[in-house]
Amino acid sequence: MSLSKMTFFERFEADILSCKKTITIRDELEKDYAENSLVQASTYEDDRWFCALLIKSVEAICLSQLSEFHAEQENMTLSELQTVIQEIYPDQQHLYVISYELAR
Ligand SMILES: CC(=O)Nc1ccn([C@H]2C[C@H](O)[C@@H](CO)O2)c(=O)n1
Repeated sequence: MSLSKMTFFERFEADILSCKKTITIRDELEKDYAENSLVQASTYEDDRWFCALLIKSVEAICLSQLSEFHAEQENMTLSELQTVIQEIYPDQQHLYVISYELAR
């Protein structure tokens, strides 16, 4: 059974709603999203729903493969993205890039 809910830190909500942030990078525990499925997005802090997302792809990635392209899709610099990933997933080398579109 694939996941149907995803939480985001509140500070990313505006970027998601304005389509500036179109991927998220998660660990093994949060990789089971089915392509073309609708997922309800809410804030991590207070579990407030803010949109539905259409999952486009889920792809495994090694930390060393993080690129400027990923950063652009996160609306960050590569350095900012590496810092965020290191803070959320310290010592994890294998993660998953989840691409999505805002469902209208
Ligand atoms: C609970 C939890 O881990 N929630 C997360 C994890 C990641 N994000 C954001 C941060 C970055 O923009 C990307 C890459 O991980 O996804 C998040 O908002 N909430």
